[in-house]
Amino acid sequence: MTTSAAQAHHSTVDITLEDIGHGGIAIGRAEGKAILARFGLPGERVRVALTEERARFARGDVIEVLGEPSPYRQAHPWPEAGPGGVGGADLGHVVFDYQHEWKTRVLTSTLRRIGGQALSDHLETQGIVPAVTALESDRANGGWASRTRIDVTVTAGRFGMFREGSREVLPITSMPLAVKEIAELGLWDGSYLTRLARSLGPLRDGQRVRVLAPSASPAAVSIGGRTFDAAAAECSPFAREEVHVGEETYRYRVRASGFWQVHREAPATLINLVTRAAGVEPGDHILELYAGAGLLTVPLARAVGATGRVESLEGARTAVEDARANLRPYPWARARTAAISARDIDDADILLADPPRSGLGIAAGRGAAAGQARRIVLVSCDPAALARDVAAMVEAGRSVESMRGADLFPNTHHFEVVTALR
Ligand SMILES: C[S@@+](CC[C@H](N)C(=O)[O-])C[C@H]1O[C@@H](n2cnc3c(N)ncnc32)[C@H](O)[C@@H]1O
Repeated sequence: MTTSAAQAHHSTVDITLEDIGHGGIAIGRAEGKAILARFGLPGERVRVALTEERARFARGDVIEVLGEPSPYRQAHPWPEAGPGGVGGADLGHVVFDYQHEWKTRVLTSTLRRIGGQALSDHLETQGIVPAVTALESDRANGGWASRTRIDVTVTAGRFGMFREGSREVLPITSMPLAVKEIAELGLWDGSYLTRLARSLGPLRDGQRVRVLAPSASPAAVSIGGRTFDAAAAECSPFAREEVHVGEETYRYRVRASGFWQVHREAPATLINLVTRAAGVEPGDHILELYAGAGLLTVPLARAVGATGRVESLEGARTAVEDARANLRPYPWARARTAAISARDIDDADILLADPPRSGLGIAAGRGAAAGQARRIVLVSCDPAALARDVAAMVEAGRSVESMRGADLFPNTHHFEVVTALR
């Protein structure tokens, strides 16, 4: 690895990396300061180009391995996302089989650091060993070509992504995390933009573009509220998704610009983890917070049956419209638009929440714990928020029954954890 032109002006520091932290960083020390370095691995002696210096810590990118590289290092398969490049694959330099160990270490240490000793002791008493597991389907190609949604930005007649930690858009020539249906659109050689410009006229710099490859409808591009097919002809704004779980098939319509889990196998994996954790019985009343277009609401509605009841709350009005369409076969399930707060925690047999990165929050966590729910299921995409939310519920008298992490974001530092409390 060598210094890129973009980093040549940064000062550098030589350190030995000793630990791993949340956010895709390996940690070392220099002159009493913690150095939080991307693209490093514990045990390596490295040169770090500093990108941010604070009183007690500094951040930077590893630009050279000075000694023996870690046995877990690989050449980054997507150099444009390497040091000084676009974000989006900050664990691309880590061999696939070590990425879930990395994430398990982050999960365990974050639970201890943010959740406190009381939470760690509680998990131990409950016999819970938190872990993040890789998806079987990712083993064959190391988790690349797995994303069905990517967001790009127009810059000077090309598609680009933001330089990590900056608002500068760098044009890109590939995006190997995307599934092959996206790769086949011709986004990077300019051919798709040429077709699109015939329908839409020239695109302005800074225009945000969503590219998607749904499971049950053709790949599409969503831009400025309009949706285009592979030939760049305007098409339906709705993507069709089909999720197969065991014998069941769940069908959804999802607005092309709306939220849907990005990994090809994420919808089925989450349905599996959540339904197992929730232990739904026919006739149950379920309250679901942050429901999106109803990915989890549909299987839960099927599981409670006509004698049960599901209420789902979601902030995005268009997602609620999709959820209502997806729930039409289950009139006992109702989707409502709400800016969710602790006030929305109501009594139910099962409370399910899949909040954004900020998590449930302490007030909502305490409210959930104090309610009558037989079981609370929390889906967390940020380990710090997870630790804070679960600690609040345990402190309020709940017990953790299960905690399972899944690597739904290979080659990045992100992962998802499903926790059940009773
Ligand atoms: C992680 S997604 C989960 C969606 C769904 N469970 C799924 O897997 O497709 C979180 C959802 O929370 C919604 N959301 C974020 N902040 C919100 C808020 N303050 N109030 C209500 N909904 C919110 C987003 O629109 C998004 O649909």
